[in-house]
Formats: sequence, structure tokens, C-alpha cells
Amino acid sequence: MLILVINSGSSSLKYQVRDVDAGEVLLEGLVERIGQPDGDAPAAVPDHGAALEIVAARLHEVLGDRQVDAVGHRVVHGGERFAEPVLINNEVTRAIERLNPLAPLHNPAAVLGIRAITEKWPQLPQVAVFDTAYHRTLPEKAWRYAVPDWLYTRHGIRRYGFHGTSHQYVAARAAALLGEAPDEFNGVILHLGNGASATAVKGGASVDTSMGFTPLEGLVMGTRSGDIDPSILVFLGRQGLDADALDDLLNRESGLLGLGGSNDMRTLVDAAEAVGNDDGTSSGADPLRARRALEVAAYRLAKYVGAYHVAVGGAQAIVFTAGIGENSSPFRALVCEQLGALGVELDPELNAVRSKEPRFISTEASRIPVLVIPTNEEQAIAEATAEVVAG
Ligand SMILES: Nc1ncnc2c1ncn2[C@@H]1O[C@H](COP(=O)(O)OP(=O)(O)O)[C@@H](O)[C@H]1O
Ligand SMILES: CC(=O)OP(=O)(O)O
Ligand SMILES: [Mg+2]
Repeated sequence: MLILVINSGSSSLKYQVRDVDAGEVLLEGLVERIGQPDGDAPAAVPDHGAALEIVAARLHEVLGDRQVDAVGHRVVHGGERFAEPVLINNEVTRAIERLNPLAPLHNPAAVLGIRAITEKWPQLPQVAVFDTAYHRTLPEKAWRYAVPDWLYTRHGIRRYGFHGTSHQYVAARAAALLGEAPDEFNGVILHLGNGASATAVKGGASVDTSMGFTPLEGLVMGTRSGDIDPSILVFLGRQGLDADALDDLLNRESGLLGLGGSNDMRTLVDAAEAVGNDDGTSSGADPLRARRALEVAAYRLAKYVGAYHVAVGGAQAIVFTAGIGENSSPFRALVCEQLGALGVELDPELNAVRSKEPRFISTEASRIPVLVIPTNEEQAIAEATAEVVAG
């Protein structure tokens, strides 16, 4: 079965065509700068409909007259309703649209992508695969906030958790690498991309996760603050900042960018290495600010690992994944340095290996093995889509 996988971002659209039976990727690509004017010239790709025309042309070029059988969409927020991937109809699209305010960086783009495909290929089955679905197993003590009940009953304010497709995929592969049955695996999964989250996995299921009502809570991310004292918002509100300004501040101007002047881990690591150089020069970011950003992010992450080691009743593994987790050996080292109390010991040579394969990066003496497992959300979405379409 041929599946087109669509991961819509606010200004980009990532796509892949996968042959699920053969496990092959037939084509993949990225349309960027959707709706963004180029200087004085209008945007080359004005909207998601135009982006889809580009995808359709590539599909025709590579597949000829072969048609895809279905489309699978990554949808970040599925609220309380969607615990599984679902076949999309107009009612489902409207339900996803109603969740837009809860994932303002992500859900609106998914809705645009779904509607653009419905318009172009009305007969093609489309499936939504939700980031929140894997976390529907959270126990109430983990998803409840300590606030009056009406916040939940009237507004659905609770912890949902995100990146679930990735956490689930990576947990299953970590179990396989340890020779453990997937539903007996206990571990801590660290998905560190532009958005970042940690998940406590017990018996193969998510029992706690660092993102909350929206993808803002928890770890220090590329441009998001993660955990802060909520009174900071009250204070700033009284200073006259409105809701949009607070949203921009915490979702787009904070995190590694706000602390260190860049949301790219490579830039920060390069800059931090220049601390103490005689000439003090570095490629971009200020060395001292870069170092501080890395320390705050790594310390926050190490605290979550300790907490989730407790939540799962003793982790069998600590697993790094996604852009930073898979590629940044210096950041992994900075985190693991702080886990000595758990008996964690990184092997510097294994940590330095560059590879696309699942692997161990800890010493044999490490009391908890540390793994790097490359994630593959597209493969997981394609497989889930094929399963839904096949009934
Ligand atoms: N070779 C690398 N070394 C260190 N960090 C990297 C490397 N490649 C990518 N990254 C980091 O990964 C992040 C993006 O991760 P990714 O999982 O692709 O995020 P997203 O899916 O949220 O866009 C970038 O911000 C960058 O800092
Ligand atoms: C949910 C989320 O934060 O996704 P991403 O990391 O792709 O921004
Ligand atoms: Mg991602």
C-alpha cells in the first residue's frame, strides 16, 4: 500500500511517500516558506493549497500514473476524544479545528493540509495520527493539575502530552534492543528536537510526560520556555502584556533562543566551546550566554530523568532521540554527567559514534543503560494509516 505522509508546520510542509509493505521510502521532500513574502515580492508559495500542488507535481514525476492509496497526517493535538488514529471526515476535521487554540503552532496547519487534500483528491482516504494518543494511558494523578475542577470540566484543562507517536515508536525499539517484550519495558524516553519532551514509560505505556495542556510545559526547548512559575504571567499581565504578547514571549522567544541567542544546538555548542579561548571568538552566539543556555537545558532535563526513574519504578534504559538527542554528543554528555547518583556512566567513545542505528552509549558498568534510538514518525504514521484504511 502506498501512503503519502504529511507533517504540516505553520510555514512548512514535510512529506513522504512510503510503500508500507516493502518498507521503502519512494520520495520525500519539504516545501518551505509557505505564505511568507520574499522581500517585496509576494510569497512564492502563498498557502497550503499551493504547497500541495508542488507535492502533487513531484508525486506525478516520481510515481507516474501510480496513485497513492491514502494520506496520513501528523496531528499534534487530539484532545480527550482521539485515543487512536482515525479516518478523517468533515466532522473529524472540525473537531481537530476546535483544538487549534491548544496547539497554536501546530494544529491550524494540519487542518489546512487536510482541507487542501480533500479539495484536490476528494475520494482519497485520509487518516489523522495524533501526538496525544499514546499518552491517553496517563493515570489521573499525572494528568490532573492542582486547580479547581471547573478548569477541567468546563475547559478541558489537564495534561495531554505530545510527541506520542515518536515516544511509542522509540520505546518499542528500545525494548527490542534490550531483548525485552514491548509491554514489559520500563524506561525514560527523551525526545529532543525543536520541541522537546520526556516520557516515563512503564509496562510499555506512557505513565507521565513533561508536556502538558499545550506543548509549552516541561523541558527547555528551541524557542519555548518549558516550566516557569505561572505567577510570572500574572505579573507581566499586570505590566500590560496581553495574551498574544505572552504567547509570543514563551512559545517563540524563549528557550535556547531566549537564553543563548540561538535555537540551534550546533551553534550553541560551538559557541560554548569558545569560552576561555584566548581570543574569545566564536561563530555566532555569545560564548557565556551559550554555555548558560546549555547548562539550564541539561540541568532541567536531568531533573526530569530522576523524577521519571521514580515514576516507572526503576528505569531499564534512558533513551535519547530526535534532532538533538540523536546528533548532539556534547549535549548528551552534559545531561549524563549529572546522573551520577543513578549510577549512569556514559562511554565517551560510544557517545561520539555517528550512526543512524539504534545503539548503546553507556559503559557496561552503568547501572542504567543509555541508548540512542533514531525516531521515525513518518514510518509510524504510514503504518498506522495503512492499518486504519485496511480496517
Ligand atoms: N548534527 C547535529 N548536531 C546537533 N544538533 C543537531 C544536529 N542536527 C540537528 N540538530 C538539532 O536538532 C534540532 C531539530 O530537531 P528535529 O527533531 O528535526 O526538530 P523538529 O522536528 O521539531 O523540527 C535543531 O534545532 C538542531 O539544534
Ligand atoms: C508537539 C511539538 O512540540 O512538536 P515539534 O517538536 O514538532 O514542534
Ligand atoms: Mg519533530
